[in-house]
Amino acid sequence: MEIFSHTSTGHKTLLNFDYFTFSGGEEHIRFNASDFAETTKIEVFERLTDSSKLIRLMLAVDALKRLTYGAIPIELTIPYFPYARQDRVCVEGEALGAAVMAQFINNMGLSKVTIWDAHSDVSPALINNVVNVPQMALLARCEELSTRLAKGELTLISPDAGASKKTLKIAETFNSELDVIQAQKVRDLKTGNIIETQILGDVKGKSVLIADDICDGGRTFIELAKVLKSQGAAEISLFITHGIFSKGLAVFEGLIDAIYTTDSFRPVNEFKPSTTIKLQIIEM
Ligand SMILES: O=P(O)(O)OC[C@H]1O[C@@H](O)[C@H](O)[C@@H]1O
Repeated sequence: MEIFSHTSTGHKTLLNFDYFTFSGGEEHIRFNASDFAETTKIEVFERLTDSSKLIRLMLAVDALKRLTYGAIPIELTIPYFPYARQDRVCVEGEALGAAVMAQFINNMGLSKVTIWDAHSDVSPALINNVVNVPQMALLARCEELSTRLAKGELTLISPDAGASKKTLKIAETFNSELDVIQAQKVRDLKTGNIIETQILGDVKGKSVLIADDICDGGRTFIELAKVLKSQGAAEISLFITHGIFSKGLAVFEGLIDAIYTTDSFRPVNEFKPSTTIKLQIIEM
């Protein structure tokens, strides 16, 4: 977690603070009261990638409010909004994870909450004072992709219906003449497993760019890349905003040539590269 203090003269300072976990598992945090004498705004940045970080964040915001008598705006950036994929109750008995997480965030009473490329419209609708940085704006920070898209060198692939609006937005922004091809996953209704991936267009001899919000285990992109390859795609690249890569990059070897992702889920130095796949991290 990084916490910055802003002053009225435009100074931004990264704050030091103490935190530790008690042997019983509870979190503890303490700031230096003297650091806030001239503070007019506080900015908090955290990659909320596990539950203990959420508790630490809530303790931090509580401590900051107590120190500043709740009189100073606190702005939070959590690039990856956890539980955003649980945005509907698919099967009776499940929780609405996105709403649970939004409640935690809203209870902190923040003046602004910035998230990147929300999975769907549900999380931004549930979070108070939210700013959702669009996928297209994040992709635009990658010079190589922006240039290739503007030159019309890439065919865009929307991996499923949920990604189609954002993929069209990329084309609209960089080059409205770009080919955009829709793919779709056919799932086993009972298990949720992908049983088939279909591509609604011709990719023979083309350099394609798949664009999506999250790569978790990678099944979506493995299956899609297999079909793209079998249908003759010449070069396969993947842009994903949130690179979780829970199964590593090796699962894409021989299928995907290049992967582009932001540092929303982990800092650059914590990515494990692959020997055969080009990996470019877009630092924000
Ligand atoms: O296939 P993996 O990488 O596990 O999961 C990523 C997919 O799951 C969806 O929610 C994401 O939008 C993406 O399409």
